[in-house]
Amino acid sequence: MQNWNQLTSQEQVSLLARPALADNQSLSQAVAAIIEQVAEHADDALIDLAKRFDGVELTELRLSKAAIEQAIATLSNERKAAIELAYQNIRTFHQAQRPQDVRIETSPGVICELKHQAIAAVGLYIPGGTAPLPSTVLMLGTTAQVAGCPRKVLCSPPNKQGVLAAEILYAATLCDIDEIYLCGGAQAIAAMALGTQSIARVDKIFGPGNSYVTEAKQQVSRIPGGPAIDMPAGPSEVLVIADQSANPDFVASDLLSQAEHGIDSQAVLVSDSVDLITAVKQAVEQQLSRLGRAEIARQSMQHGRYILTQDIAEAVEVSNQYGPEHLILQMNNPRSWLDKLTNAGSIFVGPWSPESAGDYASGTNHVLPTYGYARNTSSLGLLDFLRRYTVQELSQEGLRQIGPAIMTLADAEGLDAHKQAVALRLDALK
Ligand SMILES: NC(=O)c1ccc[n+]([C@@H]2O[C@H](COP(=O)([O-])OP(=O)(O)OC[C@H]3O[C@@H](n4cnc5c(N)ncnc54)[C@H](O)[C@@H]3O)[C@@H](O)[C@H]2O)c1
Ligand SMILES: N[C@H](CO)Cc1c[nH]c[nH+]1
Ligand SMILES: [Zn+2]
Repeated sequence: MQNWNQLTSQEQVSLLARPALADNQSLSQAVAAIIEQVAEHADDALIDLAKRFDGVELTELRLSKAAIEQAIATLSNERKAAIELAYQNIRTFHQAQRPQDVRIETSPGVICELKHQAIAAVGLYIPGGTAPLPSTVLMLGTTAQVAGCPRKVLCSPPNKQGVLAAEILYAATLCDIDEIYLCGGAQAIAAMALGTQSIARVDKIFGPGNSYVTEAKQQVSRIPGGPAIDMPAGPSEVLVIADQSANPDFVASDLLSQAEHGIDSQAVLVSDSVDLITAVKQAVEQQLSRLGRAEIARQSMQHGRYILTQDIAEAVEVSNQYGPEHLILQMNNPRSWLDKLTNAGSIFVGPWSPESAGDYASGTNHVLPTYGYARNTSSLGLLDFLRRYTVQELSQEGLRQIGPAIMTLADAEGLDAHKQAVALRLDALK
């Protein structure tokens, strides 16, 4: 346990540092080499890299309709019903986010419009290295479907049998996704960005992933004319603010539910109560032993943090400095603190709002900014799947109204052709 007030500001910064990722330079070189391999050898590279990283010999990259149907037939009704419930809630929340178009007359005869259109081709990356994530299919696929994106491409690494989990395929089917490729890691991002014989390129790439995936997204977004990306969504993280009134078992379960994602996940507890921190530490130990992924969670908890503050106001400052992907509030009157919390991807209010609710089924999106990017990056939503553009139409009266000002401004900038484009028209109106 670290007492926040006894640390220098430098020590406070170090305490809130994210776990070190693989050496940045070697990571970026490895990813650049994979992107180059895909650029040169296209499908052959994808098949080769699937063998190297996923341990499978693929003959086809695209899953056939028959293979998808065959896999879905093995799924229990209970799993299908759970996926459907989550799908409906995500749909409801994202449908409510549809933005308003704007049409306004800014000067007499000058009409300006703001319109929204679904992005034509979107690439959805579904992580699958350590655990297949059908919930991520729902988060990305439902949102793309609600936005009305005409082409939706799904890439995910094949399992050892050379297929994808039936749950992933069922979720994809609900979201009207039938272009599904057995392709993971940086090579999947490169394929969706550059195009190969099997996978036509897309306009924007979405989805979380490990450090290779995240680095690849950043690299392809810098290719001139390359795809846009959603955000750098890396290893999961959670910060819990809790006071003496919190249930230590609840708090421990929220910390562990992020820790079990991967050894580079981070779980942070900030509290003004020594007793609560002590009880949570004990609960973490007890619960760890019951987890299927105990070893991963244990390693991740090694860079977990237990931070003691003098009061909840100071805990809020710590959270704002850290900028967590998920922020859980388990203290008295949690709602009263909402306006003071400036930098969190998604906030879970009160004891009955576990992080798992947002991960799976409440309706909010679980693709969220990590590494502190919450301070300037939004959680994923419908707007990310839409492009915004403007339309304008000036009548003769409109051009007469604003033409002189345009000509004066063009003069000021020394751009004669701009001035002429107005002057010619105004002359024609005389
Ligand atoms: N922030 C979010 O919204 C969010 C949501 C869900 C999951 N996540 C995170 O996504 C991540 C998923 O990671 P994952 O590994 O399970 O799956 P993944 O699909 O992201 O990565 C697996 C792929 O990584 C590639 N790879 C593995 N080792 C490699 C190496 N040495 N060199 C080059 N490529 C290599 C392989 O191609 C493999 O198929 C986790 O960190 C999890 O916390 C984040
Ligand atoms: N917590 C993850 C986002 O950081 C999302 C997820 C998927 N499945 C379970 N959890
Ligand atoms: Zn999770």
